[in-house]
Amino acid sequence: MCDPLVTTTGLTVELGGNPVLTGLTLSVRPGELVAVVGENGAGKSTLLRCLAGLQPPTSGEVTVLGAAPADTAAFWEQVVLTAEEPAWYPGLTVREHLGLVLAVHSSPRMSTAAALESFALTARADAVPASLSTGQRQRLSLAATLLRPSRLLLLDEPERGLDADFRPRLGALLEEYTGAGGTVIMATHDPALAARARRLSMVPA
Ligand SMILES: Nc1ncnc2c1ncn2[C@@H]1O[C@H](COP(=O)(O)OP(=O)(O)OP(=O)(O)O)[C@@H](O)[C@H]1O
Repeated sequence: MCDPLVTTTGLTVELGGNPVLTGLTLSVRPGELVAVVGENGAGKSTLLRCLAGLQPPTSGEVTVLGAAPADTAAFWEQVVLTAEEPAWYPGLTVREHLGLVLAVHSSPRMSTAAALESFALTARADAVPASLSTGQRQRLSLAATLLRPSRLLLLDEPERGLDADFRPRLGALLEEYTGAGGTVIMATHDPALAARARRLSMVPA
């Protein structure tokens, strides 16, 4: 049995004096696809932020890749957090944005052409992000996330803006990622996406 990639022990977070997470204990193995589910305000995004080291626990412990999350190049080489929409370069096309990701990673997981195809962006490859629809921009964000090499994806509502046809494709792409040994922890409100994963149900504290 391999060591867990992510653990939380007694993870407690208070925000604005209110409890958000109370004593959460979690263990995620390499290659797992985990769906964090629960109503608005249950603390899903807060958990992801803790795992990314962006939200310090009030008490308890978090380990990612065997150590506390650290805001270091070595950590961010292995971990990707997608939450809010990234800032795009206004003058660069979809293809050029993906090319930029390729340029800074020595072992990309796929070619630009494959990423465009996988994320149904081939027809929009020469468009700038501002001219894309919300769902197309979300597909670009996910393409950039899955193009680069990583060991852990922390995805906050990756289904946001995606149409009903593309959502199962996203599920298949995430399963491909975990099948190759990557680990995904995603907050989601999509029951079909969650059904493909180990579910971690959260309730407001
Ligand atoms: N900066 C903050 N200050 C105070 N309270 C906050 C802050 N950020 C979040 N909260 C509160 O923490 C709780 C959990 O928020 P969080 O965003 O983690 O929930 P969520 O499960 O991701 O919700 P959603 O499904 O709406 O995205 C909510 O009650 C929210 O109001």
